Amino acid sequence: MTDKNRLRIAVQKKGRLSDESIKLLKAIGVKLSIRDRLLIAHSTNLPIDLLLVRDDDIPGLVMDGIADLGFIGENELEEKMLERQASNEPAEYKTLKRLEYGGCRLSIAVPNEFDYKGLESLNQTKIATTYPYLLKRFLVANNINAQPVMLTGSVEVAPRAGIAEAICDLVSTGATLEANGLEEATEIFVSKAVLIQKSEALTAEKQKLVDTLLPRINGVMQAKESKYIMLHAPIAKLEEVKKLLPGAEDPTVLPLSENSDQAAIHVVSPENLFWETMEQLKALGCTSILVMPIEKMMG
Ligand SMILES: Nc1ncnc2c1ncn2[C@@H]1O[C@H](COP(=O)(O)OP(=O)(O)OP(=O)(O)O)[C@@H](O)[C@H]1O
Ligand SMILES: O=P(O)(O)OC[C@H]1O[C@H](OP(=O)(O)OP(=O)(O)O)[C@H](O)[C@@H]1O
Ligand SMILES: [Mg+2]
Repeated sequence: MTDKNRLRIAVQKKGRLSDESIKLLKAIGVKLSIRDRLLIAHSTNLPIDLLLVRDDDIPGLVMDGIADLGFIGENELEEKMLERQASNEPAEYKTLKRLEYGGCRLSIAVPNEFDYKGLESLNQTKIATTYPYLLKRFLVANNINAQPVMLTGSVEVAPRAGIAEAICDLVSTGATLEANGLEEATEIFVSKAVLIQKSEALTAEKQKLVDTLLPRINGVMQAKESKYIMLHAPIAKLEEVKKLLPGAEDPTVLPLSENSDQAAIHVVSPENLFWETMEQLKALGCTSILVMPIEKMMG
């Protein structure tokens, strides 16, 4: 049972977005008790319930106000929006945050032996896809007369099965295309995971909870990029050392009790320190160069 007063978050039950979405929820302090095969998971420390569903259902659940929030790929979200707009169904939602996982692109691909010479080559073809609305929008915008063929799975085998001449599917590394003897012809949509909220106002308590969670997501994302850097540097080279440290206009410089020629430098860097930079620091006489991950950040 779900309680209407608990914030309901829709998350993909199993697939490319599940692990990262749940990892993010845990990182922002949501303790979860997830049991296999159950559709609902309760948080044990916050008034939050997870709806564990197929990703295709998440945009609709949020647009219909059944879920308050949802973690979803922009590709699914945009496809559902176009589908609903076509049938005049409600398609409203708010994007709270674009996330750093689920990165992929929706591309049209053709068999290696297809004589692809540009978009015109797609005229009079059938294109198999799970994303007919995104594909149709692209074809219309580019004045291509091709016919989308809807398949919910195994899109990559459609050309070999004689179902279509080309496909339109998600690509990340390109390994799936390669394994199926296909080549990317053109990219039509670039996607990442996003956190969305229903458009209708939440109760004051739920909104307050969302307003607490969102800065925590920002904190986790910011921390992931950042590093805590510590090193010992020759005092005579301090200015040169500072120039090599990313974003370190004003690092903490501490004297060393045993060595008056050197100082300890501590700095939170907004980006990672490359091996090349560490080598340059070493060449300047720096020692004990440490680059450490940061778990959380605030302020
Ligand atoms: N190779 C990939 N790399 C990164 N992200 C991806 C990749 N493939 C898909 N995604 C993103 O993850 C989402 C879910 O992909 P997945 O393959 O798990 O979906 P699915 O098979 O439709 O799962 P479900 O059973 O929930 O319907 C996609 O809609 C897309 O946003
Ligand atoms: O370019 P690549 O890195 O090969 O990734 C692309 C593949 O990843 C996704 O499928 P997934 O592996 O999630 O399996 P599914 O199709 O069974 O959902 C997507 O549907 C592609 O088939
Ligand atoms: Mg799906």
